[in-house]
Amino acid sequence: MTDLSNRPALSDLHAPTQAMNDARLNIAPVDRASTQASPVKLAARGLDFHYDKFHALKSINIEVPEKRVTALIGPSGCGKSTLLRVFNRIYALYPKMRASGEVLLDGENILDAKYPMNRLRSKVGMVFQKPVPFPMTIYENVAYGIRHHERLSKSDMNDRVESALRQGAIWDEVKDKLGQSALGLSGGQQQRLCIARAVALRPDVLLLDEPTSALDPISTSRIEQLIDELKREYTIAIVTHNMQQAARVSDYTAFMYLGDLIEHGATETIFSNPSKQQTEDYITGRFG
Ligand SMILES: Nc1ncnc2c1ncn2[C@@H]1O[C@H](COP(=O)(O)OP(=O)(O)OP(=O)(O)O)[C@@H](O)[C@H]1O
Repeated sequence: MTDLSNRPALSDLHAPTQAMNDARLNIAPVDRASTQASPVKLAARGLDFHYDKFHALKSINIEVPEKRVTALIGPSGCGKSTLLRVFNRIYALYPKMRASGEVLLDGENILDAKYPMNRLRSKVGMVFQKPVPFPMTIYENVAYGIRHHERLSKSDMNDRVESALRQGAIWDEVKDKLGQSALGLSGGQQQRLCIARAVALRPDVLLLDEPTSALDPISTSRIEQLIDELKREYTIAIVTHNMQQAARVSDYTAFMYLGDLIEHGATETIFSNPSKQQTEDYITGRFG
């Protein structure tokens, strides 16, 4: 098991290189506290994944620290979304897809058929690239999932819906129209509603698959701020194509290429001093 406390500290990095990278990527200074050692929440060990005969993930080993943001980056088709989907076993819905190895959530292997799907769904929430609100009211979008897992009184449900919408940073915009259809919200609002819907189940882990790629810059910035707030309570893994976004929002970054995990470490290290040439070529835009 990697000891995250051994990661290089910011002070160990070559300062001019860091500053140059920050300037080039236009990123905010990294919060030192965010890369202090944190327990491992989720880990893949020797994880392989096949779409029928296609070997999409090759012996992946990765640790996702608790209450931190881990970004998965890499060129199109490298396996980022596949890895995210294995983290909540969505693939199990489809025939001819199989995973082997282990994915440990709090030390328990979620790939084990005996691991209850209900428990997994309540512990691991997922938000997709395109916001997909249910065709129901804003209130029901949040309450619907909660009802599947818990029986709450009307007033407890109201409180839970409000708190989820506040966590999704959308409460102020919708509090006077909770009974209206969620389909009338803007794309950015719909995505924040989807985040609220995911956090309403009080998961431990949030998986975000390119959550801002369909959004305008202002909505993107709101969601990035939201991610920064949510990591106080949740362990977050995010797939993104946007290097600036990975650098801005994540504490750890994993670079993938053709189904392999090439390099994984503190975001400031990956962006300023990667150890693999392929990582450097990718983050500097030489390929991908
Ligand atoms: N349902 C599927 N059936 C067969 N192959 C698939 C399926 N989904 C993905 N793949 C293949 O698995 C590989 C990894 O796909 P994945 O979507 O995980 O990549 P990605 O890194 O997320 O790409 P992108 O950045 O373009 O979304 C690709 O070669 C893709 O063609």
